[in-house]
Amino acid sequence: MTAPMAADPKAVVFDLDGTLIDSAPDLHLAANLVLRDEGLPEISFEQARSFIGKGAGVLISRVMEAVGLGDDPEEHARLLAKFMTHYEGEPANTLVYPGVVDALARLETMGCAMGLCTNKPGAPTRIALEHFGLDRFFAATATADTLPQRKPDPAPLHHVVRALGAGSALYVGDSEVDAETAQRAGLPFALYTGGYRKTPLAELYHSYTFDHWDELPEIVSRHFARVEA
Ligand SMILES: O=C(O)COP(=O)(O)O
Ligand SMILES: [Mg+2]
Repeated sequence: MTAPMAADPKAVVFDLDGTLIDSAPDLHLAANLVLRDEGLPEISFEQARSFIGKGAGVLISRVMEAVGLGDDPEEHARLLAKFMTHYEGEPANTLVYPGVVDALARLETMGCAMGLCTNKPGAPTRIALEHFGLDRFFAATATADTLPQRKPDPAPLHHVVRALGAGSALYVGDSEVDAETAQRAGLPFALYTGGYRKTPLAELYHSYTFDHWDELPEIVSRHFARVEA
C-alpha cells in the first residue's frame, strides 16, 4: 500500500513593514537620530516612508543620497551600524495595522499555514513580532539575513513556502518590491493598500487588493476554494 499523499496546506506568507506593522515612524526617527548625531540635516517623514522596502542598507543609501553624502562604502557601513543601534530597541512608535491580529487568528482557525518574508533584519523583526504578539502565528520566517538574496529576488519567498511544507502560497504585501517578488516567484499576490506603495495600482502585479485587514480572510478562502476546485 502506498502512503496517502499529504494535502498541500493552505499557505499564506506575509510581508512585515507597511503590511502587518506601520514601522515608518520608528525608521524615520532612527534615521534622523543618525543624521542629528552627524550634524547633518534631517529628512522628512514622507522621505523616510518612501525609502522603506528594500531593507536597512538601501534605506541608509537613500538617506545618504538625500542629504548629499556620497556613496562611500565605509561611510555607508558606519552609518548603517549607527542606524541599527538606534533601531534595534523596542518599537516605541510602531503600530500594528487595525484588524491584523483578528485576521491572522481567523486564518489560523481556517487551518492556514502562515509564514513571514521581510527585508527587515532578523533582530528587529524578532523584537517587533514578540512585542506585538505576532510571532506565534508564523511557522516559517525569512528576514534580510536568512539568505544571501533579498526581495525582490524570489529566493526568500520560495524558502518560506518550502519551509511551510507547501508547493504554493498566497503572498500578502504592500509594496512594489512585494509585487515584483510574488511575480518573479510565480505566486499569487494580495496587495494591502494601506502601506508604503508609491506606484499606481494598475501598474503593479496583483491578484487581489484589500484596504482593511478584515477583508483578508474572505479573500484567502475565495482564493483557496478556486485553487482547490
Ligand atoms: O525594512 C524594509 O525596508 C522593508 O521591510 P519589509 O520587507 O517588511 O517591507
Ligand atoms: Mg513592506
